[in-house]
Amino acid sequence: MICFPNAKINIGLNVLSRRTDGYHNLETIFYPIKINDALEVIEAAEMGFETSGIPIPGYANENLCLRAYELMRKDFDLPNIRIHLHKNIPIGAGLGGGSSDAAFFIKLINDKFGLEIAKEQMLGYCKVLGADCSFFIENRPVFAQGIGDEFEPLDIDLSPYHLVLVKPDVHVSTGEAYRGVKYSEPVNPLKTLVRLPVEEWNCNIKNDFEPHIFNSHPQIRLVKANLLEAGALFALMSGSGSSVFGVFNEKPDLSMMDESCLVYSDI
Ligand SMILES: C[C@](O)(CO)[C@H](O)COP(=O)(O)OP(=O)(O)OC[C@H]1O[C@@H](n2ccc(N)nc2=O)[C@H](O)[C@@H]1O
Ligand SMILES: Nc1ncnc2c1ncn2[C@@H]1O[C@H](COP(=O)(O)OP(=O)(O)OP(=O)(O)O)[C@@H](O)[C@H]1O
Repeated sequence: MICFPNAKINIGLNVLSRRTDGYHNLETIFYPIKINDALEVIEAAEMGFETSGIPIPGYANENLCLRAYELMRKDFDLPNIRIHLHKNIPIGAGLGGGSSDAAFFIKLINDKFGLEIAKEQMLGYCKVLGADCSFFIENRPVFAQGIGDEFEPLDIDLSPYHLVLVKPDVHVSTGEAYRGVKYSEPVNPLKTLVRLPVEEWNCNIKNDFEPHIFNSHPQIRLVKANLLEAGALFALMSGSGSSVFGVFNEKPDLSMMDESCLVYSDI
């Protein structure tokens, strides 16, 4: 059985406070986009995990899919499987690719073996695997709070626009992003600001990671400037970076982008 885990962007991200468990409370809007991995599972005599596409840093046995299977095997009598993950979602890009693989993997195992797991139990596995993971269970636009795993559905549709994503040749780790962040309560809640016309988002919707990540990686600041110069109504770094998305009325000319950047159109 095969599935195609997709990436997300964050339309705004306010880091509100640091918690005693080391995590941060935040408010953000998660929006699914059409950049996908491919994830296939077959039954096998022995456990196996192989990948293709973009190389994944770290040890294969620490991959979130395998960690998810270990969790599920504590609750269900599951056979050995072979997993193939074709990685296409850029890593260290603030796109939640690893989290998406894990959430889609849980849904795939549920379907493949007819486990009929309740949504709450799936969310329980996700909480162990990472803050971003829970979003991908329902995988629809939401306003998120807490550590990014408490959701309210949000009626927002960017499909009338051209959505473009640019990934510069920079890897930002989530830990690095949170370590340097300056947090504060926003004057206006994101939930209110997102109701403004997209043309007004630039002056109002921010990502608290941008100032210090732009200082350490000026190439990312340049990508945002290029998107705005190309006519973006709104441009923002996604999550902890390094990718930046732009919302356009028309398909933009992005020929000024440095050739080391990956450009994804109509996502
Ligand atoms: C930046 C975002 O992508 C925005 O959606 C997420 O907050 C990151 O979520 P994630 O990659 O799933 O994060 P995790 O794998 O759970 O955590 C990685 C590290 O990020 C920090 N972290 C993460 C989420 C959060 N709300 N506060 C944090 O401080 C913690 O130091 C943690 O050790
Ligand atoms: N299936 C996976 N795909 C990608 N990375 C994985 C996976 N499983 C574990 N990882 C680990 O997670 C790290 C980064 O994951 P991910 O792609 O989610 O980060 P990101 O692009 O910074 O997104 P975000 O910060 O929004 O979660 C990788 O460096 C890798 O070591």
